[in-house]
Amino acid sequence: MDKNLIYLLLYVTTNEESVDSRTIACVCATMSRVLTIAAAAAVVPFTHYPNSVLPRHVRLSNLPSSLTVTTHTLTFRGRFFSPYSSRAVPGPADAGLTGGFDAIIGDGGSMLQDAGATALVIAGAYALVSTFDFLSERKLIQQNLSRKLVHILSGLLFMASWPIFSASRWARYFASVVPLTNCLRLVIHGLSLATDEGLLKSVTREGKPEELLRGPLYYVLVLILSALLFWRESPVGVISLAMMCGGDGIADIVGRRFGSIKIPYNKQKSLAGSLSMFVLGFLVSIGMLYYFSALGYLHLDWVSTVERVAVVSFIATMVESLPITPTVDDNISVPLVSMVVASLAFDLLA
Ligand SMILES: C/C(=C\COP(=O)(O)O)CCC[C@H](C)CCC[C@H](C)CCCC(C)C
Ligand SMILES: Nc1ccn([C@@H]2O[C@H](COP(=O)(O)OP(=O)(O)O)[C@@H](O)[C@H]2O)c(=O)n1
Repeated sequence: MDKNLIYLLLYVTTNEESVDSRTIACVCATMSRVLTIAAAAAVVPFTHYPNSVLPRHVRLSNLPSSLTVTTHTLTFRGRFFSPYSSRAVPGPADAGLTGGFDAIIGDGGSMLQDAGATALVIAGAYALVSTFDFLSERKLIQQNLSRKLVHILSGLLFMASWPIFSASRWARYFASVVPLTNCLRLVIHGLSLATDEGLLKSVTREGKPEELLRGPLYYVLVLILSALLFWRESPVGVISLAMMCGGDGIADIVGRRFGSIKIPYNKQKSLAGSLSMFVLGFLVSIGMLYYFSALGYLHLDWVSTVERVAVVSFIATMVESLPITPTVDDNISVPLVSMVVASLAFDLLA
């Protein structure tokens, strides 16, 4: 483990009040490593899932015409196997490959659509945080409940916004700008380079700026990774975010209120919290998978999908119930374990 990471962990675990230049340097160094990983993940769609960069409308002829996103310069002919379908998905008869330079950048219409969608979702993120700041500021909602509702809603609404982006291969990068913007916001305010009381009130436990550099920062980094690595092409990212946002979020809310029976190996957590995480994580995963299937992005065999999601939910719940160590936050462990298990279940064992 390199010295920057050690400095960062020392800073995070010791909760130093002041942030010195050494810490800033190591946070930047660590952030650069994380963003490098995200950049590396960005390459995957072009190497591992060439099909995933196909415009959606050419792969799913049954997509309702109102939902068909047409990129005039990019059409394909023939039959394609969606990565998550057991049957060939016939492309529309009139399709024909035009490709060429246009195939690389997509048409201006797609980029305009993606830029507009990005601006809209960024505004939505700001509105969400401001709304819960308003509610907690006026004591209409407890600060901890506010944080958890932001935790639950942010990622799920971000994921739900993915269909408004175009069918272009660049859409996932535009979408990733939303969590990236919030990542920068968290780092700037977490390092006390600027002050945003509303942000602190709606996403931290105690209102300390350095709290932004842990759970919330890991959370938005996972959103970036899921969008770049899996996007709406794969159930893996959908399930992982459903478990992090829906499952882990509800565990806190239910566990604090009804968690009288503690987990034998972790007295900080309760059976009620873990049970609620399993149930809601499962239901939100199935709900989001149905959402993307209904919009034509996924074709899933639902009997095996329900079984696989149940396995992912159970394992993610077990991981979440483990004592949080200063180095491994459950905003890291839950989604990453969900990604690994879901990838095994849907890709390798399919
Ligand atoms: C409170 C959050 C994480 C803390 O987790 P934990 O410590 O309770 O385990 C979530 C932080 C959310 C972030 C500040 C805003 C993220 C916005 C998102 C990228 C886009 C949402 C768009 C949608 C349309 C509202
Ligand atoms: N499985 C769980 C998870 C959380 N909880 C309750 O929720 C509180 C916060 O959980 P947590 O430390 O996982 O919170 P976050 O890290 O998710 O913000 C715990 O201290 C418990 O009171 C629970 O009872 N059972």
